[in-house]
Amino acid sequence: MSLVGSGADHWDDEGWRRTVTESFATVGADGPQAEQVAQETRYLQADVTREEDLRRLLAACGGRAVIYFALPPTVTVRACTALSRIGVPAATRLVLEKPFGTDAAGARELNDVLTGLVPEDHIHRVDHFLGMSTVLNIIGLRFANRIFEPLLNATHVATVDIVFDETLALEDRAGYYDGAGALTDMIQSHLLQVLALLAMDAPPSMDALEFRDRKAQVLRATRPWSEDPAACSRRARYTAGTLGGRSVPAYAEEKGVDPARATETLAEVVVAVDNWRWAGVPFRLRSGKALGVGRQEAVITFRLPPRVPDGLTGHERPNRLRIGFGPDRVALDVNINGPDDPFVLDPVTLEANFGQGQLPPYGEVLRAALNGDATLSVRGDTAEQCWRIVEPILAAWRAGDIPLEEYPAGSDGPSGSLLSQPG
Ligand SMILES: O=P(O)(O)OC[C@H]1O[C@@H](O)[C@H](O)[C@@H](O)[C@@H]1O
Repeated sequence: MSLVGSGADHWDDEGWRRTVTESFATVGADGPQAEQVAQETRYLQADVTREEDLRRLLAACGGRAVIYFALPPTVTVRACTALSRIGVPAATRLVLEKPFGTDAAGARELNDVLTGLVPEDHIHRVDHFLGMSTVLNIIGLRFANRIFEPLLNATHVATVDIVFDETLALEDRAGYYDGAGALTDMIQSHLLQVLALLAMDAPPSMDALEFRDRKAQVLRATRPWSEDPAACSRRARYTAGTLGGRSVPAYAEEKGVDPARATETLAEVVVAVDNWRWAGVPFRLRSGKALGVGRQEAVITFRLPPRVPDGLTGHERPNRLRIGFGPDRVALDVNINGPDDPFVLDPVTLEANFGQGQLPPYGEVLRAALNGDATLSVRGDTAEQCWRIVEPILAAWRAGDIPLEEYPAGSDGPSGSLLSQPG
């Protein structure tokens, strides 16, 4: 395997090799193969939107290139359009990062360009959440156990919450984030992928076609909870505050932010999965930045038992299955009789904690791309569906129909919530 770097900037080979070696070291890749790749890597300065530059690059890569577009989406589209004019060898694989387009129509256009170049299963739309061991645990937990899957439907489940609250603030990412916001950055992409894993039907195998078909099916059934976006979405942005002992400026004051854009740093959206299994169960998705507490988990809250025998008293909370995305954890809240009065109930949590996966999430999805396995990549139709789901909400937000609330950095977010309480 060889690595060819390319970009508009100038790098001499020595500086480039040093950077690659250092990057490998940060992820602990120091075996002989990594060493060889770092020693032999080359860098070609190129404008990847120009055909002659692309020809040079393709020649340097040989016939089985895996091209990773670490570029802003608009530049990726121009590079792919230029590539489609000159064609690529049949074995080429394309790897792209989100956002895939900026709406359903844009995603469709991008998909048309990409599938004009290579077949769909040679396109790897990277969503690193699909490489998180904890997110992938959902599949084993659901489909390799007798006890959960029969209960995962509207008869037994009251609500599903998918939450990714971060303590990180903007962290100098205005160039990308200010044009995206929490809804596009997290919900349209990562959290809808998690929803698909939680709500999809069991695939007969983990084959890319079967697995991605089941995800696509459930996303096609997903829509905003209400036709009125105000009834099923909230947006907010952080103001100045203190986080982990350091002062955080208001989002609007961060370097590179255009305050007139009204970009949200926290988004909450309720969606319905409109099929027999999930009809009537709200799926509540939330993600926010600069919050006081990082809470990153999916919580399935079950309905209460139909009847608890008279004489059993005390704390009675719904059963909850929690799948933590960091720290990695699966927990089940149950009520038992407890150690004291045998007829007074006690809440207990059955819990399993895991170590990290063998590779970091990006490593997992990249390994799949290099091995030519599309299972963990977002299929083109799915990317379009994810835009279709959030579009009415995005439109209402852009039109200013829903107020942009505020919360101080370091707080729990704006008061009240569309989500159930953590419990
Ligand atoms: O916790 P992780 O793996 O970095 O994932 C969260 C990040 O995911 C990225 O895709 C988002 O752009 C970031 O805004 C977010 O912070």
